[in-house]
Amino acid sequence: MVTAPFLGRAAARPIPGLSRRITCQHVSSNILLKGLRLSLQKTFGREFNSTSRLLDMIDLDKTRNIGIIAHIDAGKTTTTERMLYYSGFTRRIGDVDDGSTVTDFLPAERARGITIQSAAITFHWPPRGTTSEVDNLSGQGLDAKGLPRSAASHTVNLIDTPGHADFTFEVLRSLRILDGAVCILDGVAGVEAQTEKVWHQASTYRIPRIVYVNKLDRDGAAFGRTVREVGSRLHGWPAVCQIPWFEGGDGRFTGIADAVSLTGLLWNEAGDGKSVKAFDLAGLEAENSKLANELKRARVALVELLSEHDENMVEKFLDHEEDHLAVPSIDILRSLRKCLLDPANTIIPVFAGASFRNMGVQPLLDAVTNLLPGPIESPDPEINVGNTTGSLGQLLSGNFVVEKNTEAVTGKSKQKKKAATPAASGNNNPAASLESCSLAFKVVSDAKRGVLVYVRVYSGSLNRQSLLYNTNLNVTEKAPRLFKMYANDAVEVESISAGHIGVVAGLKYARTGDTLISCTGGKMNPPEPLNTLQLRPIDVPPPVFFASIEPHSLSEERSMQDALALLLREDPSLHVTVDEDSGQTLLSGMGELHLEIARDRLVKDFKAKATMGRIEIGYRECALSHSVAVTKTFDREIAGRKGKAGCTAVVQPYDPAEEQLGLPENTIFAEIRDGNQIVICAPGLDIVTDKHDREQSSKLPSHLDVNAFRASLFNGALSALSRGPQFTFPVHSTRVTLTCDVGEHLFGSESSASAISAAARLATQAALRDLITTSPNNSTALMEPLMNVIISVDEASLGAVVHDISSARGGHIISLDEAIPITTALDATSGVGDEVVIDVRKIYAPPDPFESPRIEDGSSMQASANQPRTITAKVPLKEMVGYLKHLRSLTAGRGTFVMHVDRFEKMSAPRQKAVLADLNSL
Ligand SMILES: Nc1nc2c(ncn2[C@@H]2O[C@H](COP(=O)(O)OP(=O)(O)OP(=O)(O)O)[C@@H](O)[C@H]2O)c(=O)[nH]1
Repeated sequence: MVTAPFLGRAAARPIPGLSRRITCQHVSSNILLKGLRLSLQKTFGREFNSTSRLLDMIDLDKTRNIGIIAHIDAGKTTTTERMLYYSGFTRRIGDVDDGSTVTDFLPAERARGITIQSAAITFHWPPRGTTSEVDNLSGQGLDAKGLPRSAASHTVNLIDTPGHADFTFEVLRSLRILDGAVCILDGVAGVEAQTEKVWHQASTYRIPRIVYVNKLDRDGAAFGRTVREVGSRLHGWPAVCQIPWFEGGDGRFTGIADAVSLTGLLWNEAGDGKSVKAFDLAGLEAENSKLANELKRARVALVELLSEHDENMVEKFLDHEEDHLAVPSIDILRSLRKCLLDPANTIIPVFAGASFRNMGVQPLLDAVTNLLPGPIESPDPEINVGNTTGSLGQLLSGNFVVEKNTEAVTGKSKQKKKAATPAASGNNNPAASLESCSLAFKVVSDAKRGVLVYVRVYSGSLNRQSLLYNTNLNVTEKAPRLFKMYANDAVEVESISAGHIGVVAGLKYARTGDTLISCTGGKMNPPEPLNTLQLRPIDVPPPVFFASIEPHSLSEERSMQDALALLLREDPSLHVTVDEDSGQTLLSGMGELHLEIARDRLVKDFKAKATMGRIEIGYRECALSHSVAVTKTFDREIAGRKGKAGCTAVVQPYDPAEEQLGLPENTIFAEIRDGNQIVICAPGLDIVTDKHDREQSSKLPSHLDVNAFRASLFNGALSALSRGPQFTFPVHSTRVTLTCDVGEHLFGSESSASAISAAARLATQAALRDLITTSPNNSTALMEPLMNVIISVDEASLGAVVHDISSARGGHIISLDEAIPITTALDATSGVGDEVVIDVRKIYAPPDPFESPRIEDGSSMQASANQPRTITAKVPLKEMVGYLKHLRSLTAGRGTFVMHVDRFEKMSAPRQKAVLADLNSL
């Protein structure tokens, strides 16, 4: 038995070569340096000639951009607080329950005990000063007693993501910038619906993940059952790296046994978790022979599993005379890592602990640095340039080809012409002038430092004072100050290099999700097509709840609008519209909690003197019949200048799910936006492409190019569609056809972009109103959000929940126990989305205390009343308001659910009548 302070020097053992494609030893050799340069060149698509850049890369090899993802309340914040404590960044352990945590630092978060904004924190593991560089260079391997700890301190940038379904978009935004993730499961609740959802979202970005089964100290905790659920619900083979140590086999949770290093770790229950007793296998046999035997079974299962996925492990196994226990720990770790980083990976390493009791967190941190990838090993990020999707690596290496969308003027079909960008031709590569490329993944308003924009730098180096071009907003702004964030403490830096996360302070426009690029030579505007570069763009789902916001007095209006603008920079899944008729400001969002938090941020944090009205469902209004063609001419002064333009509009029903309606003659543009199709026809327009690749027409006034002409008409229609003619809800499932005849509707220099836009708006509004005049009984109908609901319950409550959904809530049960549908587009070529069929009987999982005897065909699991069941249903959103409370009462507190908008569905006449009566009674 060894008693060692967990963070002590003695505990820090070297893992040579592990996760270290680049090590200090390498730097001493010129030959290796050359090899390394070539490998980096291949990965990053550019040359690394200077040794200082190479050293940057070495630093990157010891960087982990990691997220923590999980279901609400699984213990993310509690675990993060321990990570900060053990790594030396805090002197005491923060507590979620008394609101003293570091990561949940918004007052609203502290008050509710949940994580809302993903906080990005940097710390080092193992803590600096506790590792020995001499050990690192000595090339020793791990022995059977050794703890699997890297000898080199790593920089861990930790992104804590929210677990509530309303914040799924926030989770997605954070996921984009991660290289790896820890998925925390509640050992009592197992794999929950939200976990499945986020898990699959992480698959979209091919993020390697490890699982940490937390809360093993709680009554009813079932590690074995959770491991099987990892297999059946997350669709991977659980590689059990640790098993729980229960006192006397079924008593209190006191520690873990590590199947990689064959070590038992026993924590002192009363302590802060820094001191732990480590037992090698012989010591464990003497201390707890039952556990030692289970540990051996776990080790056999681990080696067997890895051998099925990694030929090297088969070799190691044969080298060690087919003795599973004799395979060195270091080889197991290498094999685990290799499998985890393989894009076709199906292995999920599983760890155990109880963060609240301070048990299991340090080995989890070791797993983070040992197994998860650094930025160099992450997949090349996806980008969009114009309409073309590709990867950043392709762009940097000059191999990106922009597809030019030269839509046929005939409107019959959409033709695409491939045009090589200058990027393809050596020296003219515009990417050569790219100094840095970053993604703003979070905007936070800080009381002391103002607005902070969190960025992940993907290429080059973001330097202080550089000019950042925002490709989403087309504005350039200076980056006055740069910081590295340590919880809510900040250290000012001169630059943030590729692969790292940092903060830019002092930006006025950048919003969450914007791409920021800087060019060499301090250029204000990047050359085309760089100015359209978008890193990992994501689709924002439609908002389904809204509430009015009223300032307390007219004089407060301005400050309320400023606060709203800031809120929208922080969270682009919120939308603000102004009702033209009533002048009311409406805020819409993803869920009730989403809007409540927005209100709290506005009123409590930004001190806006405003009141939010009742939160209501965002219905939609759709056209049921054709309007006549209505022509409107706008003829007024705009900002002191005469503006004149005309436009004709027709509206008609449109269902994107049905066979597409043909496009009329002279169509120059057609796009689906917010559930509507906008079609633009321009008879008489002759389009030619100039030498700068811009579309021009001699028939347009000289101040307008084709793009600006199209955009003006499109925006005019969009503005009119924000309000339906009968019920004032936004219009949906409707086609607007705008016709702007260049000979008839344009009036030379008077036809400014604003005048054309205003004409399109007026014409669309008039066509919508015409529906009511022409077909008073069949003009428009209300549509409601239909939700795809996934409910996790016990077998015992299944009947009651199914009955409640289908009878009381008018839902349709779609399936029982089917895998959660993957809602985000997966890269079909990556293989990540392929459904892996896992035979639960083949999964190794240690027996749970009080579990009925193991039956090899798994039938004991089927019989259990605690068996988790999944219900998938489609239910109108209105019926799901306040559902969590009801579900909890039906399931003795165990049921959970997630939902997302499936589509907007037209209501039946009686339902519409009931909903309208309900709305009118407000
Ligand atoms: N018994 C026990 N309770 C725990 C453990 N870890 C966390 N908890 C408790 O579980 C509750 C939720 O913990 P959090 O850390 O806030 O969970 P979270 O996943 O960050 O939750 P959100 O921020 O809302 O997504 C708190 O009451 C914690 O004290 C554990 O290991 N054992």
